[in-house]
Amino acid sequence: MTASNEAEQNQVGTADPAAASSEGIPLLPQDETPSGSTELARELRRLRGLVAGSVYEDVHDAVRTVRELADHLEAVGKPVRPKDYGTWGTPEHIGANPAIGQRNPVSPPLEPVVFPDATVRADLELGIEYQGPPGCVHGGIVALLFDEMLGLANAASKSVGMTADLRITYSSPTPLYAPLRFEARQDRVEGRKIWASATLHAGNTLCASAEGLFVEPCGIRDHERSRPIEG
Ligand SMILES: CCCCCCCCCCCCCCCC(=O)SCCNC(=O)CCNC(=O)[C@H](O)C(C)(C)COP(=O)(O)OP(=O)(O)OC[C@H]1O[C@@H](n2cnc3c(N)ncnc32)[C@H](O)[C@@H]1OP(=O)(O)O
Repeated sequence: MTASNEAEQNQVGTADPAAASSEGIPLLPQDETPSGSTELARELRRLRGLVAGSVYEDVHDAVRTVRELADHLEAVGKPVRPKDYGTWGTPEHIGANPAIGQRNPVSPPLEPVVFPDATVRADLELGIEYQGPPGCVHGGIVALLFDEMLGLANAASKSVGMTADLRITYSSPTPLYAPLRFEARQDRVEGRKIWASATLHAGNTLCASAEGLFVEPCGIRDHERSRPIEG
């Protein structure tokens, strides 16, 4: 086995995308939460990859440890319920998001950057916990990430919209453990209707493309549209 094959074999879970995007301006705040929740989610992402991506002889000790941890967090945490979410883009809203949420171990997380023309880009690698076909990213995960990227492209253009129609063309399998690049942009706005489109590439290969229609919810206040995303 070559050194690079060995590294590939030993790779478990999704790579930390922290250093992925070296261009553009981060669209979301990068701050660690003072409470340590961001770090906790990062360690749980590692665990998620290890559990989904390895087989073990005996993990009963680990089960007890994790159960104690869950009992502890349940006892000391203050649940954030959806009804508490006052506005779009607040830390409470974004932190639990399954695609970009820094507090959510399910999220890769995407770390989008925005360019002067309001194009939004995210570079990442996805590990085995996102597998659909053998060695490939699950199509539903691709759809989730497209939906988020389109929503972020709208946010970068100061719009907020609910997904009304999302069309995805899967052109080529999306490989696991390969550098992936999402790019999204808002195409046009007519009244409350917003159109946005996006692509997903692995290297030079187009894996999938997406087109979405978003509808601005009635009653979004004007100041919400141009408010920066807080967390
Ligand atoms: C910048 C500040 C901070 C921002 C911070 C950002 C946070 C960071 C980003 C987070 C990003 C999250 C990205 C995830 C986004 C989701 O996950 S959204 C969840 C999934 N989507 C849903 O649950 C939507 C469910 N559907 C609905 O709620 C309603 O059907 C809708 C979409 C709001 C539309 O309802 P409505 O407001 O009553 O609108 P309605 O009058 O029926 O239609 C308006 C127009 O849209 C058309 N339309 C409506 N639906 C459709 C459709 N399916 N197909 C075609 N046309 C349609 C109508 O024909 C009508 O057209 P016109 O007659 O005006 O030409």
